[in-house]
Amino acid sequence: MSVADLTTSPVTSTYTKTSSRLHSPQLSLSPTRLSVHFSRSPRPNPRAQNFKITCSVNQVPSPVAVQTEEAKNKSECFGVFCQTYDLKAEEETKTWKKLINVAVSGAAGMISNHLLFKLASGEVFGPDQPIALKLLGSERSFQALEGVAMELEDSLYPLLREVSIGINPYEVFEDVEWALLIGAKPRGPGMERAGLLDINGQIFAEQGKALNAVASRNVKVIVVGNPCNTNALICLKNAPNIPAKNFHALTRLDENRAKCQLALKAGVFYDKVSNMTIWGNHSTTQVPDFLNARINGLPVKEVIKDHKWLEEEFTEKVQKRGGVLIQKWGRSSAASTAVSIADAMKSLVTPTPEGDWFSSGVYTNGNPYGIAQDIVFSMPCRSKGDGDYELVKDVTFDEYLLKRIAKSEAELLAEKRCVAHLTGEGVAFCDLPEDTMLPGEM
Ligand SMILES: NC(=O)C1=CN([C@@H]2O[C@H](COP(=O)(O)OP(=O)(O)OC[C@H]3O[C@@H](n4cnc5c(N)ncnc54)[C@H](OP(=O)(O)O)[C@@H]3O)[C@@H](O)[C@H]2O)C=CC1
Ligand SMILES: O=C([O-])CC(=O)C(=O)O
Repeated sequence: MSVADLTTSPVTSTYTKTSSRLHSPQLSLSPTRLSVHFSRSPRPNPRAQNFKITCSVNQVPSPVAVQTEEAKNKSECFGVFCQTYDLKAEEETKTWKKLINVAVSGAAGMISNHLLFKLASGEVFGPDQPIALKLLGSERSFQALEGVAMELEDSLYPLLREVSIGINPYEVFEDVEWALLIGAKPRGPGMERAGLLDINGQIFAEQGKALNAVASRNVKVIVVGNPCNTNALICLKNAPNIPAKNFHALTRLDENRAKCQLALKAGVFYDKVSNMTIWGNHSTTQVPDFLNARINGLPVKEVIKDHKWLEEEFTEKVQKRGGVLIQKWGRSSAASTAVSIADAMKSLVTPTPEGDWFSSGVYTNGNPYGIAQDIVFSMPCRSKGDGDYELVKDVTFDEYLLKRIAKSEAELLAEKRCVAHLTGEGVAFCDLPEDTMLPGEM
């Protein structure tokens, strides 16, 4: 059956994809108006392959996403995103790149509410990169997830070609090239950190297994949900078929916060601050490195002479920025976290400017700094823009820096012992340092 045949049975007909282009010289309405486009997705879209068009020729067909229990478990295309399309058929889209699949967990949460719209706008991947957003929620959040998808529909982003929602990571993560793992249980009053590690660790163990089973073999994973370093470790340990190097714990927000504080103190705008490393855990033991950072190309210590401020106030300000913000705002950083996730992604898909670097929590095996193997630790990275990165070698250390790094390292090693049952390394033993805290917990 061809599109032209639709004109002969305009009221109800079953349409099956037979061609990769629309040809409709006899058609009384334009293909755009008809809104039937062909998907170039490598996987068939079940709705696009064989759905019922129950409209007259003057109406836009709408295969409405009616969510049944079965659908919820399946990761279904949502609303207008169930329409098929053919990028090659349109003049302005035919030079676009191949669609990429981006999964986001905790997609109905506060951070995602900012991030999804940044991704859909093209800010991260560029103006010729169409994307599919695959939103992972839960029974608890499913309605909210539909609300998020509705807002994405209403935003009419040209680059956003597909949106699907689901609660099963094995469905949602299928073929994804990026997985942004944001969803995690917040630490409630009176909850032990060991309890938080266990509850969230289970989420990340399951998601690691799902990525291992169904994601692209070169998927890039950014873990945001806290405690993000150890969650990232759990995730990568449960995904042995994906390179450990592909897993990141988000410390870019800390880097951005540190740049801002240095700029403020030096009386310059923050674009003058470069080479900012955050070492260690995304916690209050993190180490914002003012020894190697630069302001206007000069070592920070040459520009900011108040070294006591650097060692005490600056360091603590960055470590506890999240908590101060919660006190003011009443909720944890969401917009700036979303910005920092976009920054972290951009840093992997665009070449790092000459001489500069960025921070990310990455797997320590083979690191040149003598940091313990087999943990996820924030370190300085450079990228050629191909999604991969290398650790920066030309950094210097002094006694202060090494001592602080060792403290964060000890904390992460303790967290690792505490989740041994989730990384396949035996029986867990929790001896977490007393002062182990998330940035938002102070
Ligand atoms: N690394 C970093 O720099 C930062 C990390 N964070 C962390 O990011 C995470 C998300 O933050 P944010 O978006 O503000 O949080 P929200 O509370 O708005 O959303 C979190 C999502 O987590 C999911 N979730 C998973 N398990 C549970 C559970 N047991 N109880 C409740 N919700 C659960 C929920 O989605 P669903 O029901 O769909 O699973 C929820 O929508 C948090 O862990 C936070 O600490 C925050 C700021 C900075
Ligand atoms: O502690 C939290 O949940 C929030 C957080 O990570 C931050 O603000 O850096």
